[in-house]
Amino acid sequence: MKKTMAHLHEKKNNGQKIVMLTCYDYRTAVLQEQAGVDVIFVGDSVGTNVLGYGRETEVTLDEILYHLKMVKRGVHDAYLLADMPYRTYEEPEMALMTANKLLAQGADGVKLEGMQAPVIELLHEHGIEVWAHLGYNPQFHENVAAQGKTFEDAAVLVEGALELQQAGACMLVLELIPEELADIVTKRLSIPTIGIAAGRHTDGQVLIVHDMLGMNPQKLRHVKPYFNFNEQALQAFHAYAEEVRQCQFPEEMHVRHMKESELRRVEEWLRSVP
Ligand SMILES: Nc1nc(=O)c2c([nH]1)NC[C@@H]1CN(c3ccc(C(=O)N[C@@H](CCC(=O)O)C(=O)O)cc3)CN21
Ligand SMILES: CC(C)C(=O)C(=O)O
Ligand SMILES: [Mg+2]
Repeated sequence: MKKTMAHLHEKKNNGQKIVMLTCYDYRTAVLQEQAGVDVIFVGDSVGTNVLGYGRETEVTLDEILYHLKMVKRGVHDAYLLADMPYRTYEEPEMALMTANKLLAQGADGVKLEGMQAPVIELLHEHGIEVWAHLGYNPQFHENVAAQGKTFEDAAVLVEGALELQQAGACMLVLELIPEELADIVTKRLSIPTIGIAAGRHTDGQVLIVHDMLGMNPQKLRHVKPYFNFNEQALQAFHAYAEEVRQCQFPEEMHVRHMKESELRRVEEWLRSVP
C-alpha cells in the first residue's frame, strides 16, 4: 500500500518511528522498497556522495531530476521525497516551478532548507507537500558546527519550527542538533520530525545510504555502519584483478562454445581468406 503523508502523520500519532534513507539510483531503490523503508529520499547529498563534488551547493536541479527518475523506477509503496537544490527556491514563484518539475518526475513531496515561510506557504496553497529542514543546513552553512547548543540558538530553532509548521510544512527534518532540543521540538510540533545527527527522540530517522553501508571512509559520530561495503568491494576488486592476471577467470562455467560442425566450417573457410 502506498505510504501517503496521512500515513506518516499517523505514525507520529501512534508513536511508531518513521524510517527514511537517502537513495540515488534504481537498484538501491528496489532494495530499500523491499526492506519496507517508509521514505526514500533523493537528497542533494548526491553531490558529495555520488557526483564527487565538494559541496551540496554545486548540485543542479537537472542532476536531482536525473537521479529522481532512476529512483522512481524502483519505488512503489514508499513515499518518494526530493530535495530542492541550492538557489532553486529563492523566490516563491521560482520555488513553485522547481517543485512542479520534481513532482512531474514522480516525487510525492519536496524538501527545502532554512526559514522559508513565504515559499512554504505558496507551495502549500498549491497542494504541494513541503518538508522543512532546520538545524545544520548544508546549502547555507559553510562549516559544520553543531546548531542549537545555546539557549538563544534553541529558542530561535523552536520558534522557527513552529513558524514553518504554521506556514504549511508537513514534515520537518532536524539536522545536527542536540538530542534534548530535537526532543523539545518533536513534542511541540504536530507534524512529524525526522532526525539526522539529532538524537533518539525525533519521530523518525534518516541516514545517508553511503554512510550506513560503509561506503564513506569519513567516520561520522551519528553514523552506524550496518555493512562494510568499502572493505568488501576492495577485496572483490583485488580478487578479480588477480584472477584475470593469473588466467583464473573466466573458467569453463562462464563461457559458451560453438557447435563442432560450425567451427569446422569456419576453419575450412579461413583457409580461403588471405
Ligand atoms: N555522507 C554524508 N553524511 C551525512 O550525514 C550528511 C552528508 N553526507 N551530507 C549532508 C549532510 C551534512 N551532514 C553532516 C556533516 C558533517 C557532520 C560532522 O562533521 N559531524 C561531526 C560532529 C560535529 C559536531 O557535533 O560539532 C562528527 O564528528 O561526526 C555531521 C553531519 C549530514 N549530512
Ligand atoms: C541530510 C539530509 C537530510 C539531506 O538533506 C540530504 O541528504 O541531502
Ligand atoms: Mg539535502
